[in-house]
Amino acid sequence: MKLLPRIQVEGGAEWLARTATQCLIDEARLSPKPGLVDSRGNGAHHDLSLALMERSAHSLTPTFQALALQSWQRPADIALRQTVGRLGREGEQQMMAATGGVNTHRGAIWALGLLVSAVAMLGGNGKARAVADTAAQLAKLPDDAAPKVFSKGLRATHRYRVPGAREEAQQAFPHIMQRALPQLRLSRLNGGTEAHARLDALMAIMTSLTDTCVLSRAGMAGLDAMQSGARAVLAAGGTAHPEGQRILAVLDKQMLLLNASPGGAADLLAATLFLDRIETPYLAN
Ligand SMILES: CC(C)(COP(=O)(O)OP(=O)(O)OC[C@H]1O[C@@H](n2cnc3c(N)ncnc32)[C@H](O)[C@@H]1O)[C@@H](O)C(=O)NCCC(=O)NCCS
Ligand SMILES: Nc1ncnc2c1ncn2[C@@H]1O[C@H](COP(=O)(O)OP(=O)(O)OP(=O)(O)O)[C@@H](O)[C@H]1O
Repeated sequence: MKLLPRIQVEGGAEWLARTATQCLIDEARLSPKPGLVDSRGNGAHHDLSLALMERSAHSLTPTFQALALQSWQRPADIALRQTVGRLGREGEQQMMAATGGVNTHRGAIWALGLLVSAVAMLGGNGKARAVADTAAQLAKLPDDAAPKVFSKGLRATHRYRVPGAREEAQQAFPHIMQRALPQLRLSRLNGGTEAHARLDALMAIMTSLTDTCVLSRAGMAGLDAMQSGARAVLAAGGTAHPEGQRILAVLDKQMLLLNASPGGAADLLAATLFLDRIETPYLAN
């Protein structure tokens, strides 16, 4: 790989960071999303709002930029894994400082942070597949400096014996590569609006993700409701179709009744938008 001059590296890192932040904002604003914060309101969340999500997204730009700069044209090794882990945890602190201690984007920092690093490792360009594979190499490496916390996500993955955020990354983001990105592009080709295509991509993730946010709040019944509702929306022709919209509205009510919110699916939608822009930067930005 040809080494780039410093000024190009800095420009590339800045673009990646701005793009990642914009994808978080696009995800947050997209409406109507079942159970999630969107431009209509707070969904199933009492401590979140759109303004808070946007403030949090902006607070993360320096983290994404540092991740890109530190990862530029470096191989996936333990030293880089430790740097990325440290920057990710510092990013979580930035987020907490910006939101007064509310978790707005922990899962998103993880997924987007790894993907930003992966694009930088590949020298600022690369197809979505290569980027996801590179991010997985990093996610599979041990990070000995990580504090041993028994998080809600870990508890849910143990209790229900399902994969969570770590495994999704270690498996090279199957819900993005095999479901969301193909659905996003198919729905665009079918002539729906960009918002419909993004909502369809979210549905595609929700059809099979074992979202630990949903499991923690609403158990297996909540996860089943999320997956079967999303399947029904897509089977009805997606969110551009009136019947798909009707089923989505029913799913939204159901998620609110169950106090369930697919935060992990939302993170992966933001990450999908990011990989989409990596492949078509001039069209989408
Ligand atoms: C791996 C992370 C997300 C912790 O995950 P964990 O499963 O332990 O639980 P936690 O409840 O804290 O957060 C999980 C979050 O992931 C998202 N999520 C939930 N389910 C899924 C899923 N199946 N797939 C993807 N994301 C999911 C949700 O937003 C959820 O809130 C992360 O916080 C972490 O370990 N960071 C360490 C810093 C680091 O190494 N960063 C490197 C990249 S910046
Ligand atoms: N639009 C969105 N609305 C809500 N959550 C989102 C949205 N986008 C992403 N998320 C993700 O959802 C997670 C927040 O979910 P949740 O509030 O269930 O987690 P928690 O703070 O661990 O749990 P709880 O609020 O039940 O204490 C964040 O990590 C964030 O990455």
